[in-house]
Formats: sequence, structure tokens, C-alpha cells
Amino acid sequence: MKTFDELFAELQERARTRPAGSSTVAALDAGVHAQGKKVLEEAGEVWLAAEHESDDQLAEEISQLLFRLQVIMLGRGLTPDDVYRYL
Ligand SMILES: N=c1c2ncn([C@@H]3O[C@H](COP(=O)(O)OP(=O)(O)OP(=O)(O)O)[C@@H](O)[C@H]3O)c2ncn1[C@@H]1O[C@H](COP(=O)(O)O)[C@@H](O)[C@H]1O
Repeated sequence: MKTFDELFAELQERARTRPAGSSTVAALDAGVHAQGKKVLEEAGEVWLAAEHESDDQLAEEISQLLFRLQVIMLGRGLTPDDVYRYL
């Protein structure tokens, strides 16, 4: 179990050390266009899960959307604090 901030710190570390097989590294290397498509894809899956799937499946889709949003943040050099100031 981890929080949004803990996941972000983990992804920052992946971006820094670039371990083989990392989904984060692959997503960052794919570029912002591919990253944006993944955000839209996961957002659509969240929507469909909210209408048609279980709470657990919805939670999993939301976790994947959060990951994809964090990749966009990392790619642009944003931190969670840059986002939190608008909440
Ligand atoms: N939370 C996630 C996470 N959510 C989603 N994904 C990626 O998203 C994929 C699932 O998305 P899709 O349903 O679109 O499946 P897919 O189309 O087969 O995926 P792709 O081939 O497009 O990558 C997974 O296979 C991962 O590549 C994630 N990858 C990593 N994390 C976490 O990020 C941290 C760092 O991970 P690594 O960078 O892989 O070490 C770890 O804590 C992981 O648990």
C-alpha cells in the first residue's frame, strides 16, 4: 500500500536510476503524445468501470490513471505540490 506522494517519489527514483524493465522509464521515453493517450485511455476505463464494474475494478482503474498522471507530471518536471496548490 502506498500514497500518491509515495508513488511519486518512487517514480522520481525510477526516472533517476532508469532500471531495466521499468514501466515508468518506458512511459517517459515514449514521450508526451503517448503519455497523453494513456491518460485518456485510463480515464475512459475509469468511466466504464464506474458504470459497469465492481468497486475493486474501479479502484484498480483509478490507480492506473493516477500512475499515468504522475508520468505526465514527471515528464514536465511538475511535483505534487505544484498540483496541490490548486486543490
Ligand atoms: N502503479 C503502477 C502502474 N499502473 C499502471 N502501470 C502500467 O500500465 C500497464 C497497464 O496498463 P494497460 O491496461 O494500458 O495495459 P497495457 O496496454 O498492456 O500496457 P502498456 O503495454 O501500454 O504499457 C501496466 O502493465 C504498467 O506498465 C503501472 N506501472 C507501474 N506502477 C507502479 O509504479 C511503480 C514503479 O513501477 P516500475 O517503473 O515499473 O518499476 C511501482 O510501484 C508500480 O507498482
